Amino acid sequence: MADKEQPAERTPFFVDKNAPHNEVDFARIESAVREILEAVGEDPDRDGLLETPERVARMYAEMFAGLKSDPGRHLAKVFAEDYDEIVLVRDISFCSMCEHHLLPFTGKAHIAYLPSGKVVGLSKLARVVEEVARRPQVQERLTHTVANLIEDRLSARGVAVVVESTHSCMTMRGIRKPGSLCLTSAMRGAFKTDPKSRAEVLGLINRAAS
Ligand SMILES: Nc1nc2c(ncn2[C@@H]2O[C@H](COP(=O)(O)OP(=O)(O)OP(=O)(O)O)[C@@H](O)[C@H]2O)c(=O)[nH]1
Ligand SMILES: [Zn+2]
Repeated sequence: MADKEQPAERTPFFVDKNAPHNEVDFARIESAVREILEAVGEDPDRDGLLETPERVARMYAEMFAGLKSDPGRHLAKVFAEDYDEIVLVRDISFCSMCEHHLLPFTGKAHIAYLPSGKVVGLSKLARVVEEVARRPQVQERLTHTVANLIEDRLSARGVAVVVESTHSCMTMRGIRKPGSLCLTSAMRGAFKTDPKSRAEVLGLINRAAS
């Protein structure tokens, strides 16, 4: 006897398995997106929009992949090193989501720290930025969260984080000011208290690439 026909399985969503991944509720996002499309006067059943709710759900899973993770885990592995001058990684690109409008803000983060007997792998600084960015955010919180993590986990004598970014909610809607740039900084330890250290690190961050 032929097997009873099974209900068609849904195509599994593609999520980049290598990327940090937050378990979002795909079905709820899909139905909400469908609702929004209808509310703006669109027909969610027209050909071009049929897969849009799924796509948006996948996009949110990706954009909010850092929501529940601890970005500080990237700073757990350190190397003992007798180096106590500035370590700076400049121009770490990132893309985050403004929590007010759920529109992207994109830019660069510059991270410097003064080690105290231990250094961290350089890529880990970029991993921290990447993960803190993948949450509904404001730029100020992104900036000081990264600074606090580095200060705490590395026991750094000084930390400087400077973030520059363009907010889509200011460029494509509302006040509509393309080209406007938002700069934020968080200074900790010697970079906060010692004007010479602060001037030195800001000089390195602002130095034009050769
Ligand atoms: N401080 C801060 N503000 C942000 C950030 N991203 C977006 N905003 C601002 O959040 C504010 C939200 O203001 P509201 O008055 O509640 O919203 P709105 O009516 O859409 O504001 P407009 O953008 O002025 O049209 C806006 O001024 C945005 O520019 C951020 O990272 N930090
Ligand atoms: Zn916004």
